[in-house]
Amino acid sequence: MTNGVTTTGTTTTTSTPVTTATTAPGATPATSTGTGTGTMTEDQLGLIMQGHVAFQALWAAHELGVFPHLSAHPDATADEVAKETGLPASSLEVLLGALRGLGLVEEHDGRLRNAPLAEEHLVPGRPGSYTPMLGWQRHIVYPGLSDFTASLREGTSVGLRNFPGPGDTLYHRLAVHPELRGVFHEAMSGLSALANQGLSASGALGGSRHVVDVGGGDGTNAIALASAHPGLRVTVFDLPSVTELARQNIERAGLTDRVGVHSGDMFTDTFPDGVDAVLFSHILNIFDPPVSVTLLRKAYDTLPPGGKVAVLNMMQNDTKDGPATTMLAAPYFLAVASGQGRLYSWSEYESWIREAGFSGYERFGDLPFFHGLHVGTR
Ligand SMILES: C[S@@+](CC[C@H](N)C(=O)[O-])C[C@H]1O[C@@H](n2cnc3c(N)ncnc32)[C@H](O)[C@@H]1O
Repeated sequence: MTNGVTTTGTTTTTSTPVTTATTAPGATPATSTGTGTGTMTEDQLGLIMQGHVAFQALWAAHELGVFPHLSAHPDATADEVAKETGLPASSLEVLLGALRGLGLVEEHDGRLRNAPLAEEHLVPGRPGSYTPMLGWQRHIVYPGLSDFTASLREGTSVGLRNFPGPGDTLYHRLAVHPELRGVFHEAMSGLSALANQGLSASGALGGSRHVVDVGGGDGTNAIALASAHPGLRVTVFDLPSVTELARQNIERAGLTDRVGVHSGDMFTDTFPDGVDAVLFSHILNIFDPPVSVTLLRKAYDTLPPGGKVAVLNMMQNDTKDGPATTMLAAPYFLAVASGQGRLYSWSEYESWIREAGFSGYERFGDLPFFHGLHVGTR
């Protein structure tokens, strides 16, 4: 893994690959999607129109265990897959047609196998698997996004009506939807597991004594950080319905001596005393820019001189047209999660960290699944 661009103070230094501070290292250039360049094919346009069908085909294959079966039995015949999934032959033909059309499954001489990317990312339980995120798309993003136009018009999360309960955000409502809470945190844990190896490998928080992981969820990042840095203490700060989940995971990981939980609201409660680093992982994208700056200022006020703030997120490039995976993650925050927020660009995060008062600044690119890491030093 490369660390891409490093910017400290006002000086920008680069390590390989050479890039500029306005380009997300490792991010897929917008042109590679074919969008906005006049190179889109009719088939790509049709794929966008039927994007919901594409997802349902992916979801059905996941539910029916097609990818793990083909992984364990490459070169299976359609009859064998029909038997394994319990589908009538004609139904399987429909599903396989969709999967082959999407390039997820390949057929050679009547034998089926996962395409390389499906083999790498769609087999559950494998490091690098995207499958933990599928249930969240199916059960939360999908129903919520049916209200996207209304959310755009009203400038708020109309899609939240699909998840009745107390509070104005999905996170508060999940307190009364335990099954969906499990689905949500499985997804976040899966997404974080893809990216947090980059956080640990960067060494950005390796010299810290005690990190508070604000909105730390089920503890996935705290556990990874504490495992990578044996001298480090980490406290997961989250809503009460979530810290219990983190507590159980920390116990299972055997890290209760160094990783703890702290229940609270990140806006109304103070961060724990004595920390010398604050982590915001997949947090600042939930809110509008002034709110993000407020949270960064709160981190600044909590930290001693030399203390660090780390921001881990999927990154938008500075021209705000890609990568498509990041751009398509943003509508969910408006329509469902919080009624605000976006997947922001490299320069936006940098400017907020500086605006909050941090004098040192570094960025780390080339993190998996379109992620980047920003580190400010007080
Ligand atoms: C998108 S998840 C990120 C989870 C984790 N940081 C990660 O990267 O996997 C957002 C987290 O923020 C928490 N959260 C949302 N609003 C909060 C608030 N007002 N106070 C504390 N935690 C909050 C949610 O419960 C959830 O765990």
